[in-house]
Amino acid sequence: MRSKKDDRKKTTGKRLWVYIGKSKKLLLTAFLFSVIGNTMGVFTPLLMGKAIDKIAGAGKVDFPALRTLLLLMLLLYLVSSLFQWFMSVLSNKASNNTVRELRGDAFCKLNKLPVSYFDRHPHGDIISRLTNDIDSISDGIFQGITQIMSSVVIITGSFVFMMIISPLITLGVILVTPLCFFLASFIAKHSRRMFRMQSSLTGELNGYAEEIIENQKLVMAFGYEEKVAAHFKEQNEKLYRAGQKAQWYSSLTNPTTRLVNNIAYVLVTVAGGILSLAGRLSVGNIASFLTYSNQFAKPINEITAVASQIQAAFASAERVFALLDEEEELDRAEPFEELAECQGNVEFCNVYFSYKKELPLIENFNLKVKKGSTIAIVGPTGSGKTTLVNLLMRFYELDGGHILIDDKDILHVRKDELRKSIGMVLQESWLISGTVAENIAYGRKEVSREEIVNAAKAVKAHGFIMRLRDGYDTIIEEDGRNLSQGQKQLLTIARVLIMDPPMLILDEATSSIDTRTEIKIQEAFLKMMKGRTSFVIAHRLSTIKEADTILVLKNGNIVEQGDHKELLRKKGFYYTLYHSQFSS
Ligand SMILES: Nc1ncnc2c1ncn2[C@@H]1O[C@H](COP(=O)(O)OP(=O)(O)OP(=O)(O)O)[C@@H](O)[C@H]1O
Repeated sequence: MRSKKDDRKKTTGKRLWVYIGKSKKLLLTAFLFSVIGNTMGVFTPLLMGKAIDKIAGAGKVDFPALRTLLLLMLLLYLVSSLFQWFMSVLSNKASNNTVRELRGDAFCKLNKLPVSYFDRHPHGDIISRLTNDIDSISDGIFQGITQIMSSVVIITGSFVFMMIISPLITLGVILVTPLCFFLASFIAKHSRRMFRMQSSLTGELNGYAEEIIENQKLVMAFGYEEKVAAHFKEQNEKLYRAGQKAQWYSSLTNPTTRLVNNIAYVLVTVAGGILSLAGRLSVGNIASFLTYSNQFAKPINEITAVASQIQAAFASAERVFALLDEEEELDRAEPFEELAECQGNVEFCNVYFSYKKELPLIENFNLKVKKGSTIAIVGPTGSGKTTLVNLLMRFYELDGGHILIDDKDILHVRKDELRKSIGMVLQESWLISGTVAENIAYGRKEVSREEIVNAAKAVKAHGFIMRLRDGYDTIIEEDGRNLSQGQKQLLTIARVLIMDPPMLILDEATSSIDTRTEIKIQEAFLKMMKGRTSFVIAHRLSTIKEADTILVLKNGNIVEQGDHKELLRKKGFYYTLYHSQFSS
């Protein structure tokens, strides 16, 4: 009965082969070079035997024949090395092509995965699949391909010549070979499990390291350095042990097969000696045969040596294919709807949603928003404010109900069209490494410098940009480290302004921004909100007071809805919230 593991191994191999097969021409040429190069190499022991036989004894040396044979051998060695080098270059190229394709597909896949995938997997682990695992596949493929190509020719050639010299001793050599294969595959089976564990632990460790590097200030502020170091040490230790075990198993392969082969080598020598005494083999024949039997065993030994690398490559390929097999985010369902000329009327109808099935969050949520109006969303922490905007952006799929924009269910609208219609400014500003101008222009394809400057002026960011070292061409360091929180937010507002979307999602900053910048941001928000349907996760009284509707959320449900005055008059949950959070 075939086990699931066997199936998985087979499919991984087949799938890897689909990628390798894309460099078919390169591989065929490499194989041809390997055949030529190694065939030449295979002839040399025969010539060597003949050369030895030309030295029959003291004073009985056929010098002219010896010289010709030696020159021929030299030529064969030279040409053979040249072809083998070509083969190595070509198979290296094929291996690089393969991993380039695989890495490209894996990276494209990331853009198609739902946000929930990134919630479930540590980012370091995802990066590890794209880097460490792909490198391991590359090493395994290169070693595997070059080894297999040479081995096929060397094994076949040596076998033919051994048969020509002595079929009887050849039979003995052949009988020992399956023993080597058996030993090698037995060990490989064990090491593969260990390599799989090693890859997965590397991913975990990367995830942890990334988390700590991202939150280094937090670690320092809370004096967590020792705990962090201890946890890392523990994880690192686990990885070390897995690596050691994998290497221990795989390191057994080569010496074990070598031992078997050496025994065979000794037996060949003894058998050759006996046949020579019986006058059935010359000394030259024995020398040639010994070289052939060594050549015959060598690739088998080497294959078993690269077997561990191939095992590691398979274990890594499984992880990369697991990423490629992840279910993609659904783009849109039939019938398709266009969202051109979007007005910005939004409706939530009987919406149900939870991040985890066992923890219901939003249940039977209903809301109707007229185009151009401002909705302030307030509520205690964890009440579902961000979740609502996540659903509107379709970062997560609903468990039930519908969200309509201009009476069109967003499930039937192309996601890029939907997301382009909604400008988003969040507290944690999304900046890319690039220039200030590139960051402002990020949401649209062709934007002139004039438009960029106008947008920056409109949100009052122009002044501080001009004070930066290279103005609009200043490079923003990773995550905008060289900018203040307020400056980053002004840039993201300018970016949304350039996109000119009919709807907005704004998350007002709670972190302390100096009063002048805060006023600037507030003005920029107000300017942008004019005429656009806006959902504001509101933390400021001024926004809340001016909103057309305030949504008061609690545990994923609207508990109150109305404008500021109405809600205060009710003296309900908003009233309490207002007095605890907003009124001074
Ligand atoms: N990616 C996620 N996976 C699982 N649970 C989540 C996820 N994001 C949020 N939650 C949970 O959903 C609930 C609502 O979270 P949400 O972020 O919408 O609240 P919020 O009102 O925006 O809070 P805050 O004001 O603190 O930002 C919380 O209980 C939170 O723990």
